[in-house]
Amino acid sequence: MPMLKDPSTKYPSFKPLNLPNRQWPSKQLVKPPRWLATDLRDGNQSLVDPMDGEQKFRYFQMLVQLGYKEIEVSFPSASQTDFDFTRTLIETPGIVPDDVWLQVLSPCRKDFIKRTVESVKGSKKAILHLYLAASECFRRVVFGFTKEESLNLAVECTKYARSITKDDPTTAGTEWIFEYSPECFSDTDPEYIIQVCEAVKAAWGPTESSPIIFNLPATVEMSTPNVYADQIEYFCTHISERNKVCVSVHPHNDRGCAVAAAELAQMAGADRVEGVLFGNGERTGNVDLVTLALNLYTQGVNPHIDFSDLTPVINIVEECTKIPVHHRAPYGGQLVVSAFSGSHQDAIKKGFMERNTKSQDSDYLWQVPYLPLDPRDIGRTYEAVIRVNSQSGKGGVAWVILQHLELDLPRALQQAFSKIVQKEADRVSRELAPREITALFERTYHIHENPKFFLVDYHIQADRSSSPAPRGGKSLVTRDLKRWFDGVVSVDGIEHHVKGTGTGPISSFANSLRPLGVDLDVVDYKEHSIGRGRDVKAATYIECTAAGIKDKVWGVGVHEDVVQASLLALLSCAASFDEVHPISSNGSITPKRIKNVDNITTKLEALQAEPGPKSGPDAVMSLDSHLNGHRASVR
Ligand SMILES: CC(=O)SCCNC(=O)CCNC(=O)[C@H](O)C(C)(C)COP(=O)(O)OP(=O)(O)OC[C@H]1O[C@@H](n2cnc3c(N)ncnc32)[C@H](O)[C@@H]1OP(=O)(O)O
Ligand SMILES: CC(C)C(=O)C(=O)O
Repeated sequence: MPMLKDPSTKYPSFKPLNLPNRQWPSKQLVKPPRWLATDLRDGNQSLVDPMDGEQKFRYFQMLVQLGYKEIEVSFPSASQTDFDFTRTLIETPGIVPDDVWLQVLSPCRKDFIKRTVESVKGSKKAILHLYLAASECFRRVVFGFTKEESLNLAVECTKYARSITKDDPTTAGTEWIFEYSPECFSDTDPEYIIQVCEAVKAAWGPTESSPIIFNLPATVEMSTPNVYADQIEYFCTHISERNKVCVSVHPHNDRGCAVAAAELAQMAGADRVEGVLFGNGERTGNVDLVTLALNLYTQGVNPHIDFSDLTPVINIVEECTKIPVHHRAPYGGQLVVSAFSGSHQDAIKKGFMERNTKSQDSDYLWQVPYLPLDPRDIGRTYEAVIRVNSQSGKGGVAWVILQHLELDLPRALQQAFSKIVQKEADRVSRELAPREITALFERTYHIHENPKFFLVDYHIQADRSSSPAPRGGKSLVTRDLKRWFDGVVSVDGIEHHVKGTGTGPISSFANSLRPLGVDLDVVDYKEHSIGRGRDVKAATYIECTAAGIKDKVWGVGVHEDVVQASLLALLSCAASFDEVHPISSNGSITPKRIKNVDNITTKLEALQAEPGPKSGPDAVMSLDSHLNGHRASVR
């Protein structure tokens, strides 16, 4: 049968509770609830292969480490594995901390209750949890019970449980809490729920210091979360001796609203939440405890559960349940702190930049676009935040280069390289890993190896004759001196002695290359340092045009010596031009410019004939003054 045209003939809408004076909508969550982790019971009972004792043991230790103080460890009457596991916990010294409660579940059957109590004998703190369905549907379909029969069984089992626990002197070493779950609470007449719980409460006899837990499950989620919140508020305001009652919720996720239901239920008065890490559990699962805790955290409330290192938690959960955590699961999903799309990456990168410049204070309020949580708080690195595929833009690519090579690319270079990356991502039709992007960058800009040019040796001098020293001892740096470059450049393995002058080191080097047929004009220049202290390096970015060629290219140079970084950047440009417009060893791409070089060479030779500074402070400029020279020379 296809889907019905009128589904209301099969699926009547849920009749909400009439609660006109509800208070919960104006409440806020300002503290964490009492948490109960039922991974080893409700989570376990829904697995294809339930956990063995060893897996349960490992999982239990992780829950304790995370900070859970109430852990439902088993359904001991169901299987020997569960019974034995519970015994192992109790009998292994040092495994259950003194402040941790072991919770065990039993149906309302005396033989099962007896066995369940036996399983926790000797424990310091135990929560005995009984359940019995209360809804009309379950009473009719599953049990064939009237309301009264169902209530009577609940009371009878509670009295029996009491007689073999807190009323039994042989169990005096155990501190007992009793929990009762009217199963299918959210599908049950609320007045009847109150009736049953009042009767159970009277049978158990809670005190203010040892309250009874009424766990009110959305066994199957059937309505919008606001309806569940109304039901919880109704219970909280109608149950007597509220101070002797802990109201617990146990939302399932059939409609995908379990997290919202748990949060609204707390606003409605619930004190405690039962759930499972990453929401494993029957059908669509239990409420996800990771999401609940981190939702509180990102609202400034400490959940008292420590997810500082979420990855090992995910690993253990996946290994024990054989269910992978969805890549888009809130907080834990592998992809939830990653952005592939260009505009997201750009915004995230800007958010990080602002954060870096504004404050280093750890209490600086988190405001990074698209990231509700600082990935580092849950043990994730910023590296994984930005990932690159064909949907990515320059911001994302620049981020990867910054993170992995510490190169802060100028905007125009970002644009140029991003096109290359996009082409490559399109070509391979998949994400490019950071190491692929950095390799592509290093190859494109000849960072480690220039395929054609090699700077063998060089010497740059200031030409004092180009600007006479003013009287009155003005410093050399302020004089507008030309530089002359004299060096050896290898082209395709053949060494050439080159010379040139210019207004700075870059232009003098550029001019020296012209006789080799390399005629470059610098149109943009940027530089920055990498690292600090003794290991500091310089990164230089130069954009050039070549005479007769329309395209501009970027060159990148990285070196401990700031001047050499610039020279390498220029050779990086030269090699890029050569890749598109090969330069022959004796040919030229611009005969016109070669003429200029003749002039330069003539002038250089004339300069060399003059007695000029060959060494000493006048001859070798400081790095800073070299840089000043660069900047002055860049158009
Ligand atoms: C909402 C929840 O998650 S509740 C927890 C559910 N978890 C589990 O069921 C896991 C462990 N369960 C088991 O191992 C088994 O079902 C057992 C051991 C509890 C019972 O096994 P069996 O005796 O073979 O019964 P079976 O599983 O076939 O059916 C359940 C029986 O318990 C009854 N029952 C169901 N819930 C309850 C309850 N809360 N209290 C008393 N009896 C109940 C059913 O009516 C049915 O009785 P029937 O056989 O007279 O018709
Ligand atoms: C035993 C109860 C709490 C339960 O698991 C449910 O109703 O989902």
